[in-house]
Amino acid sequence: MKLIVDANIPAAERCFGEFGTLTRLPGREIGAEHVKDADALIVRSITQVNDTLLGESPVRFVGTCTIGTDHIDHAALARRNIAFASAPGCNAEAVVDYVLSSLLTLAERDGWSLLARTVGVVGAGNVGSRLLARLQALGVKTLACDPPRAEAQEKSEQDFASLDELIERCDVLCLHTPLVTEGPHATYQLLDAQRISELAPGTVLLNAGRGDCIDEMALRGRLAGKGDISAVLDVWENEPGIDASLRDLVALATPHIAGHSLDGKLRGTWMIQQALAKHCGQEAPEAFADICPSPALASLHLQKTLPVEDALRLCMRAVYDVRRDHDSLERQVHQQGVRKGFDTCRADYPLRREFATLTVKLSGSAVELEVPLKAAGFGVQRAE
Ligand SMILES: NC(=O)C1=CN([C@@H]2O[C@H](COP(=O)(O)OP(=O)(O)OC[C@H]3O[C@@H](n4cnc5c(N)ncnc54)[C@H](O)[C@@H]3O)[C@@H](O)[C@H]2O)C=CC1
Ligand SMILES: O=C(O)C(=O)[C@H](O)COP(=O)(O)O
Repeated sequence: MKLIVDANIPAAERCFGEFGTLTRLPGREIGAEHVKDADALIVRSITQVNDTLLGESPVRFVGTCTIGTDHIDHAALARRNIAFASAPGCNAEAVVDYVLSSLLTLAERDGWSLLARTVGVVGAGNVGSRLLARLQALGVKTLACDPPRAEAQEKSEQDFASLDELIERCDVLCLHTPLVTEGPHATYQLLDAQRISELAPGTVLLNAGRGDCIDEMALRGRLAGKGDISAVLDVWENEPGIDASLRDLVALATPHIAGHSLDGKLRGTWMIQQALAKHCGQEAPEAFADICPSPALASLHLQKTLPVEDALRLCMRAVYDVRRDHDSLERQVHQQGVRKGFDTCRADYPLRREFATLTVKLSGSAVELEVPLKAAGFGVQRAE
């Protein structure tokens, strides 16, 4: 079997080598000429998989090691009877780490408390529901908007509100919707000019879903004009050729890396390995724990208490600090220009682990931090 595999997929040789010969290529460069004699195509989110790419190729399996699938032309795959698999939820924990890191960083910078804010989550799927769970466990007031789930009247402990209600009542609005361009729940420019104008002064707007879910021109207008809201953007219209003037106005600007923990990427690779094995009628290969290495920093010890948000920031920054990604994008864009800078940050992304890989050992007065640290997603132990 000949497999074309995105060069940014970790552990690809280990996970897909047993199925045949791998050709590794940068995702944005995979073209019809590469796929024309391939049997399987394994991508991440930056390869548009459609009739133009597939041409006359004999490809029988397409896998994307990502949550989002808006780069896949599902109708084209169905017409060609090509099996397809994605990796739902693979990097959801990493995105939640990103959101907490961003909000706690802005809170410190601008002098407010996350625990005293009301956070609205738009899109309560794998990412949004995990974010809601962590925020609620921390005692943060939350509201959730997810019309497809609300309409399905799922048995859920979560009450849903309308987007307009979230805009009216929340201090922080986090977007975790897929890009959907058609239908009653389309998310294309879900935050349009009207809604952006309705955000109350002081609102923090964070987008880690897809760039096209926000009208960027309207957002840029609000940030450059009144300048009375803050934005955290991980996803952008026209990546990698993002709007440089918008980037300059955004409080935290990162190059679509919210989900880029090693754990999240490896989970994506592993899920597609499982799907390919099933497609080929083979036994499920190794367990995820076998391919995921132990972290360099496994534990730290707190022996005196701290204000809760300071303790969260201390532990969070031991594992992941969003300011590194913001600074790296700023530096690379200045050195190499927008397109190249954006993709260099992503290709050279440093090793990042998830909060759950760190166990915080507590003794003395620090034991009172057990609940919030667990709520934020860290492992917690009482130290002897
Ligand atoms: N920035 C990054 O690195 C990453 C971005 N993503 C993006 O985040 C999206 C969400 O991820 P998951 O939660 O795992 O997906 P999911 O499919 O589990 O959940 C998406 C949720 O959005 C809801 N939804 C759909 N239309 C909506 C609308 N109009 N208004 C409000 N809610 C709506 C759905 O009902 C669903 O519950 C992905 O589709 C992907 O585009 C995912 C992973 C990493
Ligand atoms: O899983 C998704 O959906 C994402 O957005 C990915 O985290 C994006 O990863 P890359 O495709 O940009 O490597």
